Amino acid sequence: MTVPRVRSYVPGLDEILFGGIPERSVVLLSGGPGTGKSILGKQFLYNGLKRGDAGVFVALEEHPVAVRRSFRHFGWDIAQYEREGKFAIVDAFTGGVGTAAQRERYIVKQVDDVHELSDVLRQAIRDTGARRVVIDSVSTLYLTKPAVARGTIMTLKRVIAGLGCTAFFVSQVSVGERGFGGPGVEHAVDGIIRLDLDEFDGRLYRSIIVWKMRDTKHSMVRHPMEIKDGGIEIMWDKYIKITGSSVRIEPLPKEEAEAMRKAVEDVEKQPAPKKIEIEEE
Ligand SMILES: Nc1ncnc2c1ncn2[C@@H]1O[C@H](COP(=O)(O)OP(=O)(O)OP(=O)(O)O)[C@@H](O)[C@H]1O
Repeated sequence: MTVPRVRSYVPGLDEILFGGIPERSVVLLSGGPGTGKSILGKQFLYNGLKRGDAGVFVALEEHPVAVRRSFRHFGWDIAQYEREGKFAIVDAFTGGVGTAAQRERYIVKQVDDVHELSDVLRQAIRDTGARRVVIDSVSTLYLTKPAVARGTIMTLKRVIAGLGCTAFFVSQVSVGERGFGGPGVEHAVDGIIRLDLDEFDGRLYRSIIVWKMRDTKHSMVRHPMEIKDGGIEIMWDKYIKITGSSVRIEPLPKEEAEAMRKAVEDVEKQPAPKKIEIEEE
């Protein structure tokens, strides 16, 4: 059966997912500091906006002003989409204090109240007609209370998937940590994409690996990744192996690369799926 997919249009990402993210998935973008999680989330949203998919960015880690600046840093002009009502930032950072209170349309005052957050998010999704959502980062929501992590993720997932959206949840882990954000979270989400930075011989290497993605086959190897002035690029037809004594970047076997390329080509030929709301209040 063909699964309807949302193309990320991030170079190389759709290939390693055999065509894109299964629609209505909530995907954890997990990784240590500076690994590119926020950039990947913003690129996913901007690429959607350019192709007619409205989007919502929930800012928990940065001031909305800084969020807009970091989109601009990569040449991703979100201002026109905000003006047209196709893109919204939910300010869950300032608590509605200061100038943000006058300027921002979507404000969450109590960040530890997941019901307030989901109400504001639902409104932003409905107003914009969003198909893509990024929450940066979900870790902030349960940093001090890991016991509520799973419940928080499930509440947000119900709103997002119910309104027909596909989402990236940014999850912060510490340097060297092998997990992705805690067991409650890792099993609740539909997919996990892990971003890494490894130091070898005085140089940092970026890489990305898809750990899980329900309803699709995906690449099972670690791919080299770069962040450039235009955003993230994944070398989908290469894999990287970092051991204690070497870094090797090798081409993927021809037939594996060909299968990924063909999967993207097939998705490209399918008509874009329609957005259907199924949420019951
Ligand atoms: N124009 C650019 N060219 C190359 N690399 C860049 C550029 N702009 C930013 N970077 C890299 O991106 C990194 C930041 O990426 P990002 O904000 O997505 O990290 P993150 O994984 O969200 O980290 P954190 O959890 O600490 O917020 C910077 O540390 C820098 O290495």
